[in-house]
Amino acid sequence: MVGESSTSSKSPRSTSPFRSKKGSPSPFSSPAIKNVAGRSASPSSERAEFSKPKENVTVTVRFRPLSAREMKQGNEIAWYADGDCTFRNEVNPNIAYAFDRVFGPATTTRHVYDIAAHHVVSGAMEGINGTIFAYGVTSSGKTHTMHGLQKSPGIIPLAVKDVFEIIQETPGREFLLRVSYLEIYNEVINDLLDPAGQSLRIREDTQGTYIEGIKDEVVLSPAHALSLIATGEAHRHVGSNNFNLLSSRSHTIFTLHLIDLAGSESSKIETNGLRRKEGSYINKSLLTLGTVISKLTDGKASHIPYRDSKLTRLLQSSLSGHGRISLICTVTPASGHSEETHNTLKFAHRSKHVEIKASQNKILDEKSLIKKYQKEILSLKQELQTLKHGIPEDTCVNVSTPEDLVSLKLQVHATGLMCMFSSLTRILY
Ligand SMILES: Nc1ncnc2c1ncn2[C@@H]1O[C@H](COP(=O)(O)OP(=O)(O)OP(=O)(O)O)[C@@H](O)[C@H]1O
Repeated sequence: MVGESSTSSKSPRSTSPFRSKKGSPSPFSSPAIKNVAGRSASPSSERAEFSKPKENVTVTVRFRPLSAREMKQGNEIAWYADGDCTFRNEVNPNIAYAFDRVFGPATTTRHVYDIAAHHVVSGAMEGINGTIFAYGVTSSGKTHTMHGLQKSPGIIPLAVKDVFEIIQETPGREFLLRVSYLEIYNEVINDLLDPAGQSLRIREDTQGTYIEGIKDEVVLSPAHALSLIATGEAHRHVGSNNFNLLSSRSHTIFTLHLIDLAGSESSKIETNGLRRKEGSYINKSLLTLGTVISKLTDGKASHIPYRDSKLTRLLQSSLSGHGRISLICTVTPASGHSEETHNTLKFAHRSKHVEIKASQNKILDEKSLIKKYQKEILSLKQELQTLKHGIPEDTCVNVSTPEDLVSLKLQVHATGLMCMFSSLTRILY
């Protein structure tokens, strides 16, 4: 979804690659949605908050529950969330990765949206380019996360709802929302809103890249936007593989940009020649996406290989600059797919290197705790002895000279040490 707004101040420049060149509708001559009430936000303060490249990129991991099929096959839990930000291997606990957030099987998509998507959507409404990706192997939960179900809507419907709510709450502004929906299948761009729009070409102009001839419809309500997506879904390339009966074989892009990436499965589960060809295209563009995002977060890289895949070329203007990117990686904790899950985690980690917090790993057992306290008691005893030597017999100190002050300080310190000493001794004995 492309949101453009007119305000009394300068309107944000649309750098969406989905600008249709045929006629390039002016945001202000087409039907616009009027805002009726609410607060106005400050884009400049938001930009300041997200000024560093690393902060602009959020990488989260969502792992789903074991499926009935995985349980039937005797799979066990091979990966688990260790705290809010670490994902750890059950068999080898030394294998762990840290992310901005890890979502467990009980987490609702609403919560995932609040943490990993809302800031991108609200930023987009203020002119900050935003892209939300779901990445993971087939059947790991990308479609569940991005599209969801009626009873638990995904990121796309939640974003659409949010966008219209923001419009309602932002007075003094007019917005124009245009929706385009496309897939990249085997490095070919197809328009999902217009079946005649096949093999579309990427063009470039002074504002960045765009797709020549893509249909983008002005939308006036959430229901209208969602019905366009439903229409587009019917035109998508889906296939059946060993994991998932309805498996997405193409990257679909609903511009805001909300992206359900094709499954990043390894070639070992590819069943025939066509699937192998799809798999190699999928993996190539995902590899490029990972490289691009990691170079962006690195901040030092001089060359960023946007041109190496259609996906990254198309998103170039959104990924570069000060746009916000949210990468939601979906995984299964099943032992039978541990290797694929590990590969997704490595991809996510490469995209943004988040340090594992040392404090999270510092779990002391009882024995080492006793040893630690015994050591502390010993050093407190020694310190106390030294201090006692420096305190005069007459404990009623008259603070009139600098020496008196030093003496008083020593006394206070010694009393503090005595307290610590006795409480530690109480814990231990
Ligand atoms: N967080 C979750 N909680 C409960 N069920 C989930 C969750 N994530 C996924 N599932 C279920 O797992 C199955 C596979 O999920 P989904 O179709 O979203 O995978 P996918 O990654 O989009 O696969 P593909 O790449 O093949 O399209 C679905 O039945 C879905 O309902």
